[in-house]
Amino acid sequence: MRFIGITGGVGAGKSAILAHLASKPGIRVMLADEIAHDLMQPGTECFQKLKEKFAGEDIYQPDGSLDRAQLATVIFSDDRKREELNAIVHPAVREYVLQQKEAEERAGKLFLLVLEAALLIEEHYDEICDELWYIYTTEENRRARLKASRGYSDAHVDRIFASQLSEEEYRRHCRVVIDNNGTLEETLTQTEEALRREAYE
Ligand SMILES: CC(C)(COP(=O)(O)OP(=O)(O)OC[C@H]1O[C@@H](n2cnc3c(N)ncnc32)[C@H](O)[C@@H]1O)[C@@H](O)C(=O)NCCC(=O)NCCS
Ligand SMILES: Nc1ncnc2c1ncn2[C@@H]1O[C@H](COP(=O)(O)OP(=O)(O)OP(=O)(O)O)[C@@H](O)[C@H]1O
Repeated sequence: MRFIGITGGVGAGKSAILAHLASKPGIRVMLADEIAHDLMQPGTECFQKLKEKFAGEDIYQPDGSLDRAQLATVIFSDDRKREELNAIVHPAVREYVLQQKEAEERAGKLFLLVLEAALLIEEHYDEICDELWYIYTTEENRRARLKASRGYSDAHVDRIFASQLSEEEYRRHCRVVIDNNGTLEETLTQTEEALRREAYE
């Protein structure tokens, strides 16, 4: 089993590529943000730590769970708060990912395990992944797509861009680059080519 990490800036189109990979037999896709979400549910250790660190912040829904939109506003407009959240959540995500990797290795049923994470490089997943892939989409295209599909404002897009790595940094760390500036069909063709080229199939 090979273990690859997939990353790229907000709105790069990772979801569609990951959904395609997940639909193929022998491939399992894990999403770091989804794992983080589960690990931050009320009653968990992360939830309790966040409650202490973010005391006074209005980041909860009426049912007591975290309000993602509010949390996003807080962490993308305050570097210190984002770092505090990262320090609480990311070690737990990494531990979970490592456990899953070991379990899948033992089970021996997959030929490919995939992890998607925004902070793959910053969190040194290169240490546990066999290789990293970068989904490249220009800032201009990502901005337009995010405004159209999620109704994000330019200011919100700017804040998230500022919290993520530059194209050069992503390219420096990732061996495979998938260009998602064209149609999704072209992107999925590149994905299939990369799978063949890397001799995964
Ligand atoms: C901040 C949250 C609430 C935003 O959720 P929402 O669905 O509204 O996000 P949105 O679709 O606008 O995408 C935000 C973008 O920022 C990325 N991102 C998420 N968390 C972080 C972070 N801590 N630092 C930098 N980028 C991040 C996402 O992957 C995505 O690319 C959510 O991503 C979250 O709970 N983040 C904390 C957990 C985390 O660190 N997840 C990423 C694990 S690598
Ligand atoms: N090749 C494409 N052409 C046009 N639109 C696209 C293309 N790829 C993705 N999109 C659209 O761009 C938007 C952002 O894509 P997506 O949600 O997959 O990004 P993401 O990288 O998963 O984002 P995040 O970083 O928030 O997880 C979506 O509305 C998606 O439908």
